[in-house]
Amino acid sequence: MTAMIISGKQISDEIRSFMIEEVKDLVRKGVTPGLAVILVGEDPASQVYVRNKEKACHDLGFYSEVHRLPGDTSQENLLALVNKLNHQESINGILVQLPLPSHIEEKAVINAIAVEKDVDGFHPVNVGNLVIGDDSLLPCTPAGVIELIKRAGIEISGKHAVVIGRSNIVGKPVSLLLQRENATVTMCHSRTANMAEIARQADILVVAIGRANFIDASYVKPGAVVIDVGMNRLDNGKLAGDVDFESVKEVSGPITPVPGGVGPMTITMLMKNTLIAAKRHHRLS
Ligand SMILES: Nc1nc2c(c(=O)[nH]1)N[C@@H](CN(C=O)c1ccc(C(=O)N[C@@H](CCC(=O)O)C(=O)O)cc1)CN2
Repeated sequence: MTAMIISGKQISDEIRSFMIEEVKDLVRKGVTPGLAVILVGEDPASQVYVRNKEKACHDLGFYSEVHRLPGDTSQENLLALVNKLNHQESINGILVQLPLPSHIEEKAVINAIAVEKDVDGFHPVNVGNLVIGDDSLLPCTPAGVIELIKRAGIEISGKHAVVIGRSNIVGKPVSLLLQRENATVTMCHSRTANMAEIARQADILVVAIGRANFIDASYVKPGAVVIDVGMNRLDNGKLAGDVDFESVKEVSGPITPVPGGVGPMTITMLMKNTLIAAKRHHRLS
């Protein structure tokens, strides 16, 4: 039997329509959530993501600013802009689109964003709060993964989750969030021996390794939930996940597609973080 497909697009639309009402309510109270996005250079994929963030702000009734800077912008000028936005009252969230050109130190820029405006959840203070389980702005893609699983009606508590990939922006935070939801978590990475054997023990398998179609049916226990965070652009221009969707869906339980799975949740969670930041700033939550 073919698996149930978890539609990130549909779940994302549901969350956004709920958010629209919340924003209207906030605006009536004199608060308009504001997001500033900074794009350095002309990476084509980044340009698309930034446009989609701008559109999401417009659709949800947020105030937005997009700062498009030339690829040779100095780190000093970028930091000066971040600092200005840190002090700008109309801005509740600041996002610097990644990747940055190689002459700019990503860490220095992330560290310069005010913790309470770090809607990417990448600042070390927000990361630390995530580790110790305190309230923080959660990184968008990992938060989107948890939201997808829950909204698909899947129980996380007590399940064995296997996360493949240990990146700072997906693998590590997603494993912490799964633990917070009371899953037992195993992490696998490029040096893991017997990865397929471990993956086959998962009730929930989250894959974020950046290798197109790498995970085939031999990695999946029949009926397991499969969440594909991979986004790989193939030579033919098509987008592929890390999971070989066609073969895996024949054995798995609920599974996310690429595109249309985790991707759309990333921007929706960014909007949610901006809303949270605005409410906190105005002491409305
Ligand atoms: N500062 C950040 N930079 C980057 C992040 C991030 O979370 N913060 N994540 C990615 C890019 N990204 C958002 O910025 C992002 C990627 C993909 C999608 C998405 O909706 N994908 C669609 C397919 C879109 C396509 O055809 O290319 C899908 O999967 O259905 C949204 C946001 C790196 N940089």
